[in-house]
This record gives sequence, C-alpha cells and structure tokens, in this order.
Amino acid sequence: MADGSWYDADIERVIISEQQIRDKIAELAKQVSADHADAADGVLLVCVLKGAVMFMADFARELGRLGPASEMEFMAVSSYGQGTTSSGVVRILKDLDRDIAGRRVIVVEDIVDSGLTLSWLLKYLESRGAASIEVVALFRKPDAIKVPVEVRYVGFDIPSEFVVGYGLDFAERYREMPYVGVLKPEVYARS
Ligand SMILES: O=P(O)(O)OC[C@H]1O[C@H](OP(=O)(O)OP(=O)(O)O)[C@H](O)[C@@H]1O
Ligand code: HPA
Ligand SMILES: [Mg+2]
Repeated sequence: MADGSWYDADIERVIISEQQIRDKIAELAKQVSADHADAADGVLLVCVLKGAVMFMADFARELGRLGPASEMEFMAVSSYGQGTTSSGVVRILKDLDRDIAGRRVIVVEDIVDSGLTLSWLLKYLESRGAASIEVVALFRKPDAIKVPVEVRYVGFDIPSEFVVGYGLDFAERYREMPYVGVLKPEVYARS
C-alpha cells in the first residue's frame, strides 16, 4: 500500500499492493518450478526490459529457491515511448546476447496490455529455434487486448487503466515504486 514515500502524492489509487505482488510472485514461481522440474539443462529466463526489471529480479530469486536452475537473458523493446498508448511499432533496443536454440525459454514480462509487444516478441523468438517458449506476465489487461497471445502464467488481471510502479513507467518515471497504482490526472496535465 501507499507507504509515505514521495511518489504517494502523485498516486490516485493503489491497484496492487507490495504484499500482493510478493505473494503472487511466490505462487508463480511455484507453478513454473513444478512444470519445469524435469528440465535437465534448466530454463532460460528472457526479461523484457525495461518494465520487467523488478519482476525478473524477484521472480528469478523465488524460482532459484525451488529450481530448476535458470539462466538470464535481457532484451529491451519499446513501443510506448513517452505516452500512455502503444505506438504499435515495437523497436528492439537490445537484442539477445546468445543462441536460444533448443532451450526452454520463459519470457518474463511485466504487463500484457494490447498484446502487441508480446505477439511481436513471440514471433521473433520462435524464429530462433527454442525448444519451447512460454510467458509469465505479472499483469494483464483482459479488456485491452488487441492481438491474442498465449500467456501460460498470469499474476493479476487488472482494469484497462494506465498504471505505474513496480517497473511500469509513465515517461520513464515511477518504475521504482514498490506497488502498482493509477496516477492523478494532474500528473498528466503537468507533463
Ligand atoms: O501489450 P502492449 O500494449 O504491447 O504493452 C506491454 C508492453 O509495454 C510496456 O513496454 P514499453 O514499450 O513501455 O517499454 P518499457 O518497458 O521500456 O517501459 C510494457 O513494459 C510491456 O513490455
Ligand atoms: O498501463 C501501463 N503502464 C505503463 N506501461 C504500460 N505499457 C503497457 N501498458 C502500460
Ligand atoms: Mg514503458
């Protein structure tokens, strides 16, 4: 919940609290661990920067306690830029550093909103010969989806409002908040 930090003043409403996020990540890690207990060479976690940075760090640590072993890769893609709606054009800002052929890939994504980023990314990864590709997404907006995408593990379904916190930004700000909330309208008016 709001915790007395500077950013609370800009938040109209908390959508998901820090504790809810923590509990959900433990649950997601348990499911992924159980489903991949037989992965002899572990799983390859592909974090979609920048938004998924917090989720990746917390999820990977939880999964690490349970196994199987994981390795981490980072891609940076962007379609929102400074705005609150997808531009529809996904740009790769940082590509994978290595070959993913034959690996069990788990894409770690913060939010599925229109689905454009993920649907583009899945096609891109599929072309690289992974043994399997699954997605774990902490947040999803079911009413905002424009392109159907299969997300095996979902943390929270949330309303179709623009949210910030826990990695999610508005014009690069608010990523460091430990909870997820909706900004006050005056914050948009200021920018
Ligand atoms: O389902 P979609 O409508 O495509 O939206 C989801 C994507 O949008 C955001 O990324 P953004 O483009 O803002 O880049 P960022 O992670 O660097 O903030 C978010 O982190 C997801 O990756
Ligand atoms: O609601 C959102 N907030 C921040 N970034 C996003 N990218 C897609 N949806 C969102
Ligand atoms: Mg963003």
